[in-house]
Amino acid sequence: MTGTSGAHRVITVGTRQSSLALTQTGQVIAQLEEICERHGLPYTFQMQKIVTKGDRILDVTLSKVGGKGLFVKEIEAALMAGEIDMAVHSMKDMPYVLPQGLCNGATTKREDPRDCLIMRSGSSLQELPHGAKVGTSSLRRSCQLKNARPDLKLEWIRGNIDSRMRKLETEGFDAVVLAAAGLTRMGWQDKISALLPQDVCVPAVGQGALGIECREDDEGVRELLHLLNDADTDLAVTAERSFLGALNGGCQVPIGAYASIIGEQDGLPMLEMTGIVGTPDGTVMLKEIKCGTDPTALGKDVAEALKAEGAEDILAQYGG
Ligand SMILES: NCc1[nH]cc(CCC(=O)O)c1CC(=O)O
Repeated sequence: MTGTSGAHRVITVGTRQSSLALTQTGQVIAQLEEICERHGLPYTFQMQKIVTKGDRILDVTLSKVGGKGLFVKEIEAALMAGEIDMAVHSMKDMPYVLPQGLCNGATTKREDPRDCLIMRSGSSLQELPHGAKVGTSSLRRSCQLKNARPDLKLEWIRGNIDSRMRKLETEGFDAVVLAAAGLTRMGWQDKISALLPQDVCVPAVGQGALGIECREDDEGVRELLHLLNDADTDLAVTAERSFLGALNGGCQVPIGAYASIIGEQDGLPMLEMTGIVGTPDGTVMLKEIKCGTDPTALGKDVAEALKAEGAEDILAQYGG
């Protein structure tokens, strides 16, 4: 099982079975097949579906039942048991701490990181009528939308992106908020009514990128995934995840962050990062923007700056 030579190996790729997860995994496998072709690597791929606890309880607010970790526990157990060799995750659903023996083997090139509105009619946030009913299942999105438009009625919707879009019709929402990246990957970009600019809605940490989890000691898979990794996205996501880790916010606190490369300093890519922490009702929203070349330090800096401005109190009240 060496990386660049040796016998043929079938690599089993684990995935959740939502339509988004299946689509994303299929797209990653297609990219890996192309890489193998280009580099003459003797690998083929097969998909294995895994039902997670998060998929089984779709009727409860996620943050009430233990958060996003619910979507990855079973997948990580399958990785550690050797039943699968890699797992494709939306980076924003990847837990901050990975279990011993597992690592993120690749971060894929980020798609549009923004959130968007799917509206019953109209094409901008401004066009939503006074008091409009907007569906989301994210505290981060409801905090920022309430902050921008205190008149809006934010209501909770759970479910996969297909069922959330159906609820626009069946449950009388004026709009639902989703990540543009998920819709684009599904080929549904024409459903997007309005992209929310960053000054209205800072995305979730890692939004728009995928992470491929694998075993730390699986050299063949590590070498292969290294060829898929997008260094710029990886750097930006490292900063965002450092921010998340430094806040240690739990999932009851609205937190968002977005980093991107804006130039170069002393031969190193220069990152700019925006971080927000708010209250669930959107009455308080703290924002900080900083630059730096060390992604881990930058994430911590932005977190420290926000803590000094009052995020500490918000985290104490809603976190934990
Ligand atoms: N929590 C579900 C989830 N995980 C990743 C995406 C979108 C794709 C991405 O951010 O990469 C979605 C759906 C959504 O939030 O609209």
